[in-house]
Amino acid sequence: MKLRDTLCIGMSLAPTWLRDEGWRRPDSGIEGLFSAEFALDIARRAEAAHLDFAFRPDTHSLPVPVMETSFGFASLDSVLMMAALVEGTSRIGLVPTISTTFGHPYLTARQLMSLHWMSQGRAGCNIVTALQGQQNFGLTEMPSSAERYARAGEFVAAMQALWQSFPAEALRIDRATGQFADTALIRPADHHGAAFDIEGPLNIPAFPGPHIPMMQAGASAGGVALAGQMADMVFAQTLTLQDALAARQALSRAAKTAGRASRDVRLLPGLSLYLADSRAEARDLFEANHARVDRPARLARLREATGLDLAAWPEDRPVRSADLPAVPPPSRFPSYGALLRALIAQEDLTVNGLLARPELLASVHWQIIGTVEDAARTISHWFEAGAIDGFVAVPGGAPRSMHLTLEQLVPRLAEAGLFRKRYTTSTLAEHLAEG
Ligand SMILES: Cc1cc2nc3c(=O)[nH]c(=O)nc-3n(C[C@H](O)[C@H](O)[C@H](O)COP(=O)(O)O)c2cc1C
Repeated sequence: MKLRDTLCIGMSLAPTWLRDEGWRRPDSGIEGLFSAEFALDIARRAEAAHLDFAFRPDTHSLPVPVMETSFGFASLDSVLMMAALVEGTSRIGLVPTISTTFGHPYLTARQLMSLHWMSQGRAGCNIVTALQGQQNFGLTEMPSSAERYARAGEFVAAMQALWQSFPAEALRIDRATGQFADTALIRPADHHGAAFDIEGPLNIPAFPGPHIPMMQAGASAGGVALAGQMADMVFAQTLTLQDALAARQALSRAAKTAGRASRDVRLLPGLSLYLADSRAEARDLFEANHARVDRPARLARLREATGLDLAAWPEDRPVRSADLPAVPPPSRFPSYGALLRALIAQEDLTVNGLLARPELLASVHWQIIGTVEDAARTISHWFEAGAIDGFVAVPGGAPRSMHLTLEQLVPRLAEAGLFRKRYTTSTLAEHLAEG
């Protein structure tokens, strides 16, 4: 059963619609990728659709080989990007990504509270523990998942303590008496933990309005437990409805364990949308965008995800469940393997048929390839089933797919009563509370 009446929708500012071959299109605007205007254009479009927030995933390393063919992890710093959107937007939430493994709570608490003041209550924060980048921060290897999540929990607690150390009420600004701040209310943060020793107080007062909503991205038990304690939103990877239902249930359990209500933590999977006027066009767009993923690369993907090596098989030989290894290979993303195994079990596919399936080229996210109507129907189905509380749009293929998402799909969801038709509030926490 769904936990809320309306969807919460965020827009990724990572230009996923320019990934793979998308940037090579004449209308891609790729030359502007590292400009503020590029992000502002998307954020304005997202605000015109009344979205809850604009969001930027972010990393602190550059895997170089992928740069040969696309922009990979090269991007503007996400906090600075959000600051650049403050002036050109007025309602939409602004959610940068912070690595708790590489960052420091004092600097982050200050940056986020600055963004919150500058945007008058629109800041949010996506917490990640990161998967790579240790070489840039004096570490020989990535800390274990348990270590990263212990530090993440402490990081968030330290930020909260810092935000409370200089409360909004301490600001007096009383011209008559000459009192600028009531210093009795400004206290040390006094955070002393395993990872951080921070005295405080923070050198910026808290914004006198709703809090800075937190998002979390990371799906292991440690990640889900942390989300249950502190997250207003979870950015998730759920490839199937079953994945999403399971993730939603795990999140509800984690929230309850932490003494919170299930609905306090919204599950927002990434949603990859290849949209066009017809299903055939959408499919063509998807295929064109993966034109350089050749047969050997497709075979390798299948092998890595399922353990099934079809390289020597005749093209028209049927592929059946019985051909799959009994034990799937170890994988960082097991649900992708499960998706492919289910596909093989459910459909009568030959080797060539399987290699041509979009699922084989799947993004790491829930994926819809079709018309605006198809997307609206599927989203509504997942929402009514209680599997999701909303989604983060990561459109694919071409700028038009992004435009259709914001200019047609979201209004259609609003028409169906599943999303707001206009903003009635102007801070991120209030937008979230509306649902
Ligand atoms: C949906 C999703 C989005 C993520 N986005 C980022 C990101 O923007 N930057 C980053 O450094 N790590 C990102 N991560 C990686 C997580 O921070 C985390 O390190 C990783 O998922 C391993 O933790 P886990 O085992 O709890 O999933 C993301 C993970 C997920 C599931």
